[in-house]
Parts: sequence; structure tokens; C-alpha cells
Amino acid sequence: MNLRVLPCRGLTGTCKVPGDKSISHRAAIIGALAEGTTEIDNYLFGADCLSTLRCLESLGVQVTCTENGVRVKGCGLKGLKEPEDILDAGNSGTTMRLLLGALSGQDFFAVLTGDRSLRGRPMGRVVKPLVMMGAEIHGRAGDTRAPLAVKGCSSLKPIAYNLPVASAQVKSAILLAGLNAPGTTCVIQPQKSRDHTERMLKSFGALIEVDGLAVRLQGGQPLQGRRIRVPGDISAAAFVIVAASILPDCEVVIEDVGINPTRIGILEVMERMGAQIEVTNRRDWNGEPVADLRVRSHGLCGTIIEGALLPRVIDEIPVLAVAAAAAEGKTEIRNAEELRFKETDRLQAIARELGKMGACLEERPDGLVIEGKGALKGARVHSWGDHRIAMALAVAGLLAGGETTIEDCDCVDVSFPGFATLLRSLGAVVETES
Ligand SMILES: O=C(O)C1=C[C@@H](OP(=O)(O)O)[C@@H](O)[C@H](O)C1
Ligand SMILES: C=C(OP(=O)(O)O)C(=O)O
Repeated sequence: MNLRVLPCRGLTGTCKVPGDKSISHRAAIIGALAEGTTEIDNYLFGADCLSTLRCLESLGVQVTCTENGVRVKGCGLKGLKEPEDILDAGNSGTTMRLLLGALSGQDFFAVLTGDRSLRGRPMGRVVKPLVMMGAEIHGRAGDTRAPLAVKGCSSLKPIAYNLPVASAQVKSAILLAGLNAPGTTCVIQPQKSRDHTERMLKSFGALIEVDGLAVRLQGGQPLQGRRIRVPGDISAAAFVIVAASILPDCEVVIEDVGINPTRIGILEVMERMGAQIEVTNRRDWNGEPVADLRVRSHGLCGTIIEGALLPRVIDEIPVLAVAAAAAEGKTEIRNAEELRFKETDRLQAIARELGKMGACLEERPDGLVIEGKGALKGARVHSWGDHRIAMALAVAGLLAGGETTIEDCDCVDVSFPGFATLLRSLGAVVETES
């Protein structure tokens, strides 16, 4: 499927984005390891979170669709069942890495694989600490690439582990394994990454404490299932935030967006660039802060994005590159080498494709330098099969003069089903063509 995007004169209205992807994965997996039932409202029915549900079902977990989301019947910490067949995580790094953690503490054999993109992504970073805890894991490329075969162990050894990268997926995998490691599992992060696992484990009754960059979990304690209401995904809202900032005559309200401090780098950067974003109606949903965001058009200026900010804005870099191309002056994105290990090499993908639209981007080993010119031209571009690249290019297409076609956009459903419909509801012309 391709997306055809026409220049847009302004977006107006009120909308809601789908449920948060990171929180949806965690609610399903932690719910499966808990005692009793977990009701998850506003679960993200995107391809990645559906992969998590399908894997859990293959592990013997009862999953039911409800009016508002899904119900997961918990099996207890050691209660998953050996799957009869290979588990398929599809395109989802979060599914593969978090499940590797959960499976490390189960006394059976399982094999995890994924699509071509996921089979090319680095898994050694998660295999290494899990093997130190007592799991047996083998895979391609010296046990660093999927398919990965896991033989878990229901009594793992707790470890203290210094993460070499600020990855929330690796941190979460160790913590999920730590649930079945009697004693204290400690993860020390180089920089703070999203902390949804820590918050959710706490809300399920785990003994977990966060002390600066260190997270400590007492293993062997049962979790209690509960109701979770998933906030709107700020990484999905980011596309609307950037579009409503760079197009003229916009006023858009996005309701019920998660504003966890470890995720709001997009708000910080956009505000620094001059964006007008009002955060109202702040609330708390099961330990996660939520608010409504009002965004109005405003001229942007270039900025520097680097250092400890990166983990808090990691998935928003492609769309921030579009904001930077529309801004006045130069933007530098540094310390962003992790983007090369996502669904695609996102630094290369966005530099090449935005370049075709007339943007002035220079690729650096760890980032991008973007000379903002304000003007983009419509072009035929490609998503590289990566949802965030596809949607970032669609936002660029709204600003460009002339028509833009983005090829291969089925991937949008990975994280943002209803993306084109939502943009249309705000006044954009975005058509799908098969
Ligand atoms: O834990 C998570 O839910 C995620 C963590 C990040 O990946 P890393 O842990 O690889 O940095 C992020 O890019 C991904 O979209 C979701
Ligand atoms: C990198 C992403 O997800 P994952 O690592 O779960 O595939 C993403 O959603 O941008």
C-alpha cells in the first residue's frame, strides 16, 4: 500500500492517538506473569502488540478481546507453557527482547524469530546478561541474531549489570528475568531510558526501587493482576505535533497522551525550536502521567539534540528531522547511533528520502546535520518498510509543494493503525493506494 499526500493548508480539530505501544506490550507480558486477571483498556491493536499477544497465546496464556481492549489471564511467575512451535515476534524488537527475558525464567525450551528486519537486529545485548543469569540461549551470528533458541531455568541467579547502551528493552528483559531470580537483581543504566516496566511492575506489587540510574528488584515475589488503562502513545502523537507546528493555520488538541518524563523529549525539543504546545488536564493513569496537548502553528528554529536527551526522543528523530528541515537555521542531531539498529538504519533512511524532497541533510556516523530551508518539494519516496520513516515522510508531504507518494506503507499499522484516517479527520488529504 502507498500513501498519497497532498499539500495541506492547515490542520484543525480534536483527536486521540492509539494506545502506547511500549505500555501495551508490558501490560500483556506482565499480566501473563501475574496471578489473576489483567484487564487492559485501550490496548494498541497494532501489528507489534498483536505479535506479543500471539506469542503469549502460544505460551499457554488465555487472551480475550474485550469491548475496550484485552483481558489476559495470568499464569503466575513460572506458569507459562512450552510452545509447540516457533514464536514469531514479527517486526517487533520489544516483543523479542522482553519475551527473551520472561522465557529465561521458565523451565522449558522455546525458539523466537521475527521478520527479515528483526532477524538483522542486535540481540547479543540481551542474550549476554540473560546467560549470566543462567538461561541457555543460542542463535545465529554467535548467539547475537534471531532465530534464538532459549532453554530457561526457573531459578535464575540475580545479577548486578551495567548496561552498555541506554536500552529500555534490555533493562526490561533483565528485570522480567529477575522476577524468577531469588534475591536482588540490579540494572545500572548509562542514561535514563523509558521506565514503563519499573512503573508497571510496581503497580502489580513487585518489590522494585529506582535510585537515580539504578533499578533494584527483589525476585521471587508474586505479582497481582490488575486493570491497566493505556495512555495515548506520545510517539504517535509526535507526527501530529510536528505537522500542526510546521503547517500554517493549525490548532489541534490531542487528548489523553502519555507524558511520562522519560518519553517527553519530543515536547522539550519542539518547545526549544519555538513550537507552541500547551499541556493541560494532567492526570495519572495507573502510575503513568497523562495530559491533553494543544498545538498551534509556529515558526521553528534549528537546535542541537544530543546526550542524555537521546533515549527520551529516540523514536521521534525521523519526524524531528522533518521539523528541522522546515525550521530556520541548522539542526544537529548527535549521539544517535542507536537509530542504525532499529527497523531500518533510520539515519540513512531519513537522510536519503527527505533528500529526495529537497531537504538539505548530511548523514554523520552518529547523527544528522540538517540545514532548514522551510521549502520541500513533493516527490516519490520509500518507507524502507519502517513505520516511523513512512509517517515522518507523510508529515513532510503535507508541507511540500506538490504531491508526495510514499511507497510501501503497510508498515504504518505496526504502531499507528488509523494514521491516514486521523490526519484526514483534521483536514489533510491523505489517500491510500494499493
Ligand atoms: O522498551 C521499549 O518499549 C522500547 C525501547 C526503545 O528501544 P531500545 O530499548 O532498543 O532503545 C524504543 O526505540 C522502542 O521503540 C520501544
Ligand atoms: C524501534 C521501535 O520498536 P521495536 O524496537 O519494538 O521494534 C519503534 O517502534 O520505533
